[in-house]
Amino acid sequence: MPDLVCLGEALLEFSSQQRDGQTFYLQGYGGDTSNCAIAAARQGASVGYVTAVGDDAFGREFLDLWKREGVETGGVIVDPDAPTGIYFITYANGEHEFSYRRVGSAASRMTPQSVPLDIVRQAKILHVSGISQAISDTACDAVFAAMTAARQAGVQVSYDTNLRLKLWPIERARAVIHAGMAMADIALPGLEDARQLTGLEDPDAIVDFYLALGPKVVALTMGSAGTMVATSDLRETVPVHKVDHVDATAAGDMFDGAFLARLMAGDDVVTAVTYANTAAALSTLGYGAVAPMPTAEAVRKALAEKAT
Ligand SMILES: Nc1ncnc2c1ncn2[C@@H]1O[C@H](COP(=O)(O)OP(=O)(O)O)[C@@H](O)[C@H]1O
Ligand SMILES: O=C(O)C(=O)C[C@H](O)[C@H](O)COP(=O)(O)O
Repeated sequence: MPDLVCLGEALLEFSSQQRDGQTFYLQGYGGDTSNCAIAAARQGASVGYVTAVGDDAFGREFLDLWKREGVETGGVIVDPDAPTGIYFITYANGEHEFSYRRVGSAASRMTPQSVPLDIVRQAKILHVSGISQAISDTACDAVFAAMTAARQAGVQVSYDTNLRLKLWPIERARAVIHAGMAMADIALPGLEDARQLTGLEDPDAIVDFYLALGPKVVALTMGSAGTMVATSDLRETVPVHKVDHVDATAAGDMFDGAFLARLMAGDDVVTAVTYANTAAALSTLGYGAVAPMPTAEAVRKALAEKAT
């Protein structure tokens, strides 16, 4: 049984590329919790994914991908009556934008009854996100059921805000994400998400807010400003690993996967954040979510180069 279980939706990815005055779409793989699972597996962690995919070519591609990446798929349902979701990435002024085709997808049809709670109960960490809860009411309930089962079994819960206002209104997002965060041991908010969710501007105030909800560790990712990590008796801002980034899609998911992998391997939180910042920076050097994610070897090499 895997140590890290991620729960959510995988999306086939089409990333817009301009060449010779024409637009092409580079096919890749996305979906925040699938990204996190692959990111952690590339760091050597024992990982499984819980989701549903369609009985279609894209669902089969994901099953092949997870197999290649060493992500266990015992918790993946193949739904004959619904498709695998897809999304497009377009770029403007150095920013990326996501456009989804996922309403009615197989993953959005997950329910509390369909989630394999036995896999969750035997993990060390369950990782979920705001997106896992935004895709449908039944998926939202499925995530709450998985978090409840994890807590009852002594499994740590990790929660990334990943606020996507194309999927739900801010009022509902705030209520659900903060209910989820209150069930989490490890809180992984992004700064812009947290500003919208809490109404607070200052990173220290945001970290205080999330610690007060209950998590024992808060890692607030702040893009190029690095990561503020805090527990009840420590607070530190770890700077980014400087790179000439190309596309920051899934930098947050890479951070999550690497951070959780290193915590499970026994690192202290600051060492784990230093590693995860480097892994996340390296993942911005190519287009799309999964393809540019570094292996543990590449992260170690970059950390060693910085140290000399
Ligand atoms: N331009 C960048 N250069 C180097 N590292 C980056 C850059 N953007 C993001 N990162 C790394 O990725 C992590 C997550 O990025 P962030 O943008 O905060 O997450 P999210 O994608 O969830 O919004 C950051 O904490 C940082 O370590
Ligand atoms: O938006 C969604 O629903 C997706 O899952 C598509 C993307 O793969 C992730 O959103 C990337 O997540 P970040 O690490 O925050 O950049």
